[in-house]
Amino acid sequence: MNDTGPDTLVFEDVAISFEQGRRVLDGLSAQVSTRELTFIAGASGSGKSVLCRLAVGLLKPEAGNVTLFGERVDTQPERTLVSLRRRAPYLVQGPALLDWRTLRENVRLADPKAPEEAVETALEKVGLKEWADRLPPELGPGAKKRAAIARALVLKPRYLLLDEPTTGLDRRAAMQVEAVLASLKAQGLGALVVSHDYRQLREIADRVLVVAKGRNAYLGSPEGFLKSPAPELRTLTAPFMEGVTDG
Ligand SMILES: Nc1ncnc2c1ncn2[C@@H]1O[C@H](COP(=O)(O)OP(=O)(O)OP(=O)(O)O)[C@@H](O)[C@H]1O
Repeated sequence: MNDTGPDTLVFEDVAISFEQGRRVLDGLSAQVSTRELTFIAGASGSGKSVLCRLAVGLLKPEAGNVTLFGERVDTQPERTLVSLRRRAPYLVQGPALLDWRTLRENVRLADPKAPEEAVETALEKVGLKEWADRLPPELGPGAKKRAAIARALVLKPRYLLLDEPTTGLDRRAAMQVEAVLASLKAQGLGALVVSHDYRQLREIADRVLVVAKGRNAYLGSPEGFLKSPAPELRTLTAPFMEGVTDG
């Protein structure tokens, strides 16, 4: 089925369950490009975050394969997974910055050996260069989120995984995060983004993967998704349909 080339993330027949044996993922297959922005949509509890954790070996599937950059993830030992996670950092919802350290120091924590220039470049890429000497409590939630992205960028990653990067942000802050993701994508750095933000999905996603009933219910363009979403997402996507054209 799959091209497991160096710029791909591939899930093949992946299954995983937790307590009470409920299968969260049940034979999900999908292939995405690590140079694109792929949004994962799906009802709450459908397994979107689980998919991210499987992608970087934080969880192991009970069945199936996961391949990132052409490397099998599910069979890799922890010691090499650490290096894989530097190439594909997974940013969880909270920005987890140290409040008593400046932004520059927070970013440096990701890689204490990184040259000063790499730290400055990372902050510049997220529009926070002028804020390098400030402390996190001085920043709004959107800037904190961008700082967390800068901390990942200092690792010089090849792919990013972001769990709900704009949840809780106002529109302006969400659009700033969105601009950062679009600009990183233009520089060849794609991301897997778990999101309930369908406005943002419509603006910047290259592809949308819908997880429903443990499977890949849709993988395609954002327009196609918004035109015929999974039934359980219909009321959520309806407000964003305006202007979505056929063809
Ligand atoms: N470590 C775990 N132990 C037990 N159950 C888990 C674990 N991780 C996930 N689950 C369960 O798996 C299901 C999917 O979780 P996941 O966090 O991937 O959902 P999600 O689609 O990201 O949801 P949301 O949109 O609400 O964040 C949930 O029912 C959750 O309770």
